[in-house]
Amino acid sequence: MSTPRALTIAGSDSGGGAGIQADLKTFQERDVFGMSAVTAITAQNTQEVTGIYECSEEAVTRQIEAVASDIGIDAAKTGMIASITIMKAVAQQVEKHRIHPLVIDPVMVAKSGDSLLEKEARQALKRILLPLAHLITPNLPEAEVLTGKMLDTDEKRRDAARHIVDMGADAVIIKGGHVTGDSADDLLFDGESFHVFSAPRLNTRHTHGTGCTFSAAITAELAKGRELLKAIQIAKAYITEAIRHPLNLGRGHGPTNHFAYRHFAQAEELR
Ligand SMILES: Nc1ncnc2c1ncn2[C@@H]1O[C@H](COP(=O)(O)OP(=O)(O)O)[C@@H](O)[C@H]1O
Ligand SMILES: Cc1ncc(COP(=O)(O)OP(=O)(O)O)c(N)n1
Repeated sequence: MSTPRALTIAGSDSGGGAGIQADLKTFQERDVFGMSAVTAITAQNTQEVTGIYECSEEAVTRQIEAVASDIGIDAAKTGMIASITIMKAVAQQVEKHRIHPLVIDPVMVAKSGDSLLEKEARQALKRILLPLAHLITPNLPEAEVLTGKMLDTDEKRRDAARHIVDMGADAVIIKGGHVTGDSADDLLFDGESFHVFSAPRLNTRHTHGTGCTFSAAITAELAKGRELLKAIQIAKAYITEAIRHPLNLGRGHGPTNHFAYRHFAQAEELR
């Protein structure tokens, strides 16, 4: 079997818990060869983002060109995109190289509260990137921005999921990290039916990079050729172990533990 190859198009997190760093760690842990196209460099730790340095359109384009034209890409994901200019460059490359399947994590705001996507780019994302998505993975506030509605009930979240697929994504999973309750339930709509991926809600402040890690794990499994539902089931088990066994780093929202499953996983599919 050839080595599965995955590309992340995202921002760099100097703190190592989110962004490109989380994605590459996750790809590696899932036995997938990871490649990157950096869209922005952030100076960031578990408490705050102290600087954002956007890459040029040319820099982003050339990184994607370089890997697509030589190494090849079995699956890709996007994370922090920073601006409309970068978003357009990414969309152009995805179309040019027919990069598929593409997982879009519509990163808008970090857990520290700092904005990672220009306000005006949030609506452009619907038009430019969303229609290219095999799967889009908004958290609750991101799903509210995409639909322009408050999603405070399960019924409203189901309507929102239908609405997001109508906008052009093949499938959407509205993540449950920001929903209150005893379980962290992620709601998938694949254009035909709904599926809920459930795990106990873990009482921890160490959730920096959960979204990046989850979407990277899905991407890694898709790169292996797995079906979407199976890929999400494995990714959910992976992120749950990563949250369950924190590394206790930093004074704020610490990173998840990307190698937890190696030491602790009960879940058969993570082996
Ligand atoms: N406290 C928690 N306990 C268990 N799972 C969680 C917790 N917080 C987030 N998750 C899970 O982590 C994944 C990422 O979700 P979320 O935190 O909502 O994304 P984001 O980092 O984009 O805000 C989802 O599978 C979600 O259910
Ligand atoms: C560079 C960079 N990219 C993305 C994020 C957001 O990551 P996410 O997985 O949504 O987790 P939180 O940071 O919101 O906990 C980031 N912080 N930095």
